[in-house]
Amino acid sequence: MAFLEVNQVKKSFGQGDTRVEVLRGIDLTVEKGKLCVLLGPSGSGKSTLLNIIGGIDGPDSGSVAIAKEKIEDMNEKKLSLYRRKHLGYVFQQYNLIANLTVKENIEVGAYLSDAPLDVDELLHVLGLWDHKDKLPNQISGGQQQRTAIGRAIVKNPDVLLCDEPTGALDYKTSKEILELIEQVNSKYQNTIIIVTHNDAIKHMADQVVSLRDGQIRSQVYNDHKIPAMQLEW
Ligand SMILES: Nc1ncnc2c1ncn2[C@@H]1O[C@H](COP(=O)(O)OP(=O)(O)OP(=O)(O)O)[C@@H](O)[C@H]1O
Repeated sequence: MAFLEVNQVKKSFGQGDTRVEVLRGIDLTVEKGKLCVLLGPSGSGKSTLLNIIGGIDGPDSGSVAIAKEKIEDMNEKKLSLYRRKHLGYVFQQYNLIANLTVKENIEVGAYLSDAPLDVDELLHVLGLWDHKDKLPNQISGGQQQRTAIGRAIVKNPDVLLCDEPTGALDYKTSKEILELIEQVNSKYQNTIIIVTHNDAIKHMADQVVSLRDGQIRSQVYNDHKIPAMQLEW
């Protein structure tokens, strides 16, 4: 049975003449531990779908369930617990807390979990051990994104949602971050969804979903994934 299930999700913004139908009946299932890439032109609804899966925004109709728990059945308190228990978020902007060190930023994520990963071990996995006592403005963009990934995965979420995780990074650093995401996926077996404009990223995914005008235009399952290290664009 699918771990993440999206059923007939619809979403519009605005009223009357300015109403835009952003998602027009999305059906999507992702199995546990798989890496799914969501592609599509600007405005096709990728971030909106990610926010609905993440319980940040609600659908107008349709349903989302993770491990059989349906979001629409939850009140605000349950939803907040659901986000805490199941989800980690990584954005293009790292959103780190400026006056906390790398380690403390990651501990913020650990604090939200009943069963967090070991922070020191994770700092090694992230390649941040030597930078753990620095503030965000004392490290590079790639290291800041590593910290943000650490903060998201330290609570060992079932689902990691990444919205343009390499959008602000140069080529070499982007590949390092994709390698890290790949490593996290195989080490911790989280289900990962990456929203991106970068077509090359699809080659490292188990499942590639292309959106256009709020609908799924195509869906492909890769039998032969290419390691992030070998991607080129
Ligand atoms: N809160 C909102 N209020 C009004 N319109 C919105 C809102 N959020 C998104 N939209 C509109 O919904 C459409 C889809 O936006 P969305 O961000 O989901 O697309 P996207 O595929 O992620 O685009 P991009 O690749 O540019 O990030 C856009 O036309 C956007 O203007």
